[in-house]
Amino acid sequence: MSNRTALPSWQSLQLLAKNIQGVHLKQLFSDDAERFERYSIAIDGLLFDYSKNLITPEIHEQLLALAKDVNLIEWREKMFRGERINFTENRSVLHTALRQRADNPFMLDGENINQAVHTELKKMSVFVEQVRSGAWLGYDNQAITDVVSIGVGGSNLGPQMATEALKPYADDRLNVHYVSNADGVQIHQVLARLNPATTLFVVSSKTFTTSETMTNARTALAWLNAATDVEGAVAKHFVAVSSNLTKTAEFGIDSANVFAMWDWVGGRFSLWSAIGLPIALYLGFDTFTELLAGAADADEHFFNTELSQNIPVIMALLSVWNTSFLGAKAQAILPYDQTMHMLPAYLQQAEMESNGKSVTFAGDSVDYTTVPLIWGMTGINGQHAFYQYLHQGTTIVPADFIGSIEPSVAVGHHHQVLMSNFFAQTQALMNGVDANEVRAALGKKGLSDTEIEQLVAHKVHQGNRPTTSIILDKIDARGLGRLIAFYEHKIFCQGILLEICSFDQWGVELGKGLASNIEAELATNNIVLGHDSSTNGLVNYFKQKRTI
Ligand SMILES: O=P(O)(O)OC[C@H]1O[C@](O)(CO)[C@@H](O)[C@@H]1O
Repeated sequence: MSNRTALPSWQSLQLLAKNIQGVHLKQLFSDDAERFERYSIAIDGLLFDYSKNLITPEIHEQLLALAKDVNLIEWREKMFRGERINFTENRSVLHTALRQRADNPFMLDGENINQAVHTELKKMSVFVEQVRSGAWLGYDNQAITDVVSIGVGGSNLGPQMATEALKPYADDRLNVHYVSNADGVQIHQVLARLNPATTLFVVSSKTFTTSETMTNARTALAWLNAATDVEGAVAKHFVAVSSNLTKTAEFGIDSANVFAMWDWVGGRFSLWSAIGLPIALYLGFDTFTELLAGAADADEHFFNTELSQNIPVIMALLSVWNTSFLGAKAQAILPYDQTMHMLPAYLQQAEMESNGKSVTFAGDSVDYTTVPLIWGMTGINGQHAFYQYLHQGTTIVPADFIGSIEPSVAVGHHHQVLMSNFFAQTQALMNGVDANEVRAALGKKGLSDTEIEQLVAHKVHQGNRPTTSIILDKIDARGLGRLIAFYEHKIFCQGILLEICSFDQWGVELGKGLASNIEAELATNNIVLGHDSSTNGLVNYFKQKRTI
């Protein structure tokens, strides 16, 4: 028995999970007229409704008891104080420090990191203004028109997701493009449309050693060098965001053009740092500041709200309830907003790279399921793709529905169409349709009894599928900042509840190391024999058939 499963609250929840089998959400709603009020939280700018989850007052109470039993509040304080809670990498976890106000000194290892953060923000704002105003000139004295952000994982997903989400607020000063994949087709397609004299590259890599990013950065450098031999061109067209000044210097980037990253910010939590530079270049520094302010609102809520009203705490408890106790294997993220189309991919990395693990703090194997597979797509499009599976598949997939009161861009009655689907889907997933309702509906259409009985089983929807609804006032910079920071805190709480070290990613390192060995093997045509027979076979097949 692990630390977690031995807890009294864990054991009570196991029992409650057994007892809730066969209970229908529809019943819980008809038994309690106050259910929505009881299980929803409204704060400035956002409503969080978790009443369509399979919980009762007793389950709710035991979930909160679990949060207490695992000392969630103490862990929250430890994180905030800068204790090295990322203990496998011996690092503090202080992405919250990136969005604190300037007048809040915070000492870490003898350094006022608040001051360091604000010095960097100032440097970013000056640079953003220079580029956006046209004062920053390229090698032949033309202003910059296009920014190409090169990075991968946490150095790409956050900025690209936010750029997409906030596109309706962009002016036409600059275009921004993202290149993340080592597949050359991506950078080829981006560069084919650009003019080297007016293009600025932002190379974002905390380590400045990530193979995909360095491969793309070298291709970008060669493209620039092929266009000009003007001395000092690189300094005018390349900036970096990194904590590795040695590597940025080796690459040839002027140290004045390097924006800092710190080891106490994890890649997947870094969009608030200079990793967010492409967002600021595209949308202006004021919008970036609003994004930070939204995240600071969420921090304030997370750090100062009692557990029962604390949105990220409840989000984490629901995830643990649905996954570790009720057996859900997946979690859908369904934004009803086209601009949020990258949110599922962003949250995939944030949650799965953080908590997709199977040992406890002490390194023992867990005896419970940790986090679900995160996937999703924007509504309404997903409705015409995989919702069939959500409604009638054999696996129950809890889903987060995310929408807004006001659309980012108002076009006719589109927003009503969109949001009516949002509400209808959560209702349908909860209620379902039973056999009697199907019979009655088909009877009204005039079908014979035989025809009806042939169809009934196919048209029954069991319902009882849990959903959580998050409605923002608007998907603007402040709202997005709040939403993302809530998910970040949810992930932290999940890690503590499940006794998972959320801030390392050793599972990603293994493949990286192997790929670099195989890359060296692909550089020659020699037959490879050193791997297992499948890997040898695949590598040799590739080498024998390639023509370039
Ligand atoms: O910023 P870097 O050092 O290039 O790393 C990129 C990404 O690679 C990972 O280590 C693994 O995907 C992420 O955690 C990180 O965000």
